[in-house]
Amino acid sequence: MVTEAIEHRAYARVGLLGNPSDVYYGKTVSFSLGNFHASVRLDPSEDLVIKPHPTHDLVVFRSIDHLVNRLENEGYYGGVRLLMAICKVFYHYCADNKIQLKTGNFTLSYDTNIPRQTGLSGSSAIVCSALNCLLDFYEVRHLIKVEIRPDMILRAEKELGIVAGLQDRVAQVYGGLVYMDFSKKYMDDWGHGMYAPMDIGLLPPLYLIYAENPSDSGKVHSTVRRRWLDGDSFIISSMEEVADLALEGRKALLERNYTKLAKLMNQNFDLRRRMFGDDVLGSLNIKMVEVARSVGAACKFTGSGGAVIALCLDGPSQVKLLEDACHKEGFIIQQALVAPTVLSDGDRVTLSSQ
Ligand SMILES: Nc1ncnc2c1ncn2[C@@H]1O[C@H](COP(=O)(O)OP(=O)(O)O)[C@@H](O)[C@H]1O
Ligand SMILES: O=C(O)[C@H]1O[C@H](OP(=O)(O)O)[C@H](O)[C@@H](O)[C@@H]1O
Ligand SMILES: [Mg+2]
Repeated sequence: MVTEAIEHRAYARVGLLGNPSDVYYGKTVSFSLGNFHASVRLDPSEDLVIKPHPTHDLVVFRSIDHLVNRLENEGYYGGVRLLMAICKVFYHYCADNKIQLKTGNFTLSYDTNIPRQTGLSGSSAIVCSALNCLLDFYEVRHLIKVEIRPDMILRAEKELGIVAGLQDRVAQVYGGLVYMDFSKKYMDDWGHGMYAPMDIGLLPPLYLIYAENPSDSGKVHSTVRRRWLDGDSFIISSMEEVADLALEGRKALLERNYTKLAKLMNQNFDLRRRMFGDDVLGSLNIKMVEVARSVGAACKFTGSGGAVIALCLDGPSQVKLLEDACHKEGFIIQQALVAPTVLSDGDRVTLSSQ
């Protein structure tokens, strides 16, 4: 019986190559970004309580101006609905798989410093941390395979109507750098993709650039998804091209061929731009890529928009130019820190030997 508080953390993530093809049976290379994280705390308690965050779930305002401003900049939702949704998905998963849950209640609370809705996967970091708390509270970690967990996290968000893919959740469940293949065959046969952790030492120095520009990734994805579902051949073939970039990128990383990596990153953004169009991507997001490219850096979105990742092949002098260019435009820039794998021995025993 767990009587002590449990706390788990999940990091932001960077889609380095291949995103958003993960939403379309594609492939990606993604890594866990140590610069930012969300954390969830579970305290055993009399009642089951989901605690609103004092700032992210604000319901008390100074004035109507404050309320409207807040909604316009940050939207209607905070993390409470995410915590509720993962509890529901977890409960159903356990019931469907005959995993007995002991009785006892808990209070869930969360915190996050992941810039909100910037394509850094702030939403799934909260859900992933909560899932880890539930696994430990109910002592079922050994019964729920690591490979299945990203799908549980995704299902919690789908429950809320958030259009998203698996790459964020895989990077957050595994930590470190992961090559992912979501081919239909794997998804149909196993119910999950093929996830291959890679050595984080293969990554060159990378730079994260972002703006205070919240955008709802669900909105960004909806039109392209509709066209893909309708069999639009341009979207289907472009998405395949995007997926292939991850396959080539994995090879480039293994060979430490960063010139090739830079080329692939640029192609990734160019393909996204062709498919989604400038209106959907947003002028500020495009500007971030253009600013990085103006100093010769390779650049692409980390997720659906709000943040970009850049590679400076020419070294420190180019990084300096990049920093200056970003500061001039009011963009925030920092070196990307890679958070290593978070899998414990208890997690590893559940991994299938594929
Ligand atoms: N920093 C945050 N704090 C609280 N809730 C958040 C935060 N970021 C995202 N969310 C929740 O996740 C939902 C979807 O966010 P999304 O557009 O996917 O952003 P992200 O790219 O950060 O994952 C939001 O509507 C909100 O409910
Ligand atoms: O468009 C993308 O690259 C990603 O968008 C979503 O991530 P987000 O951090 O919310 O922008 C989505 O969940 C991912 O699967 C996509 O690859
Ligand atoms: Mg998200």
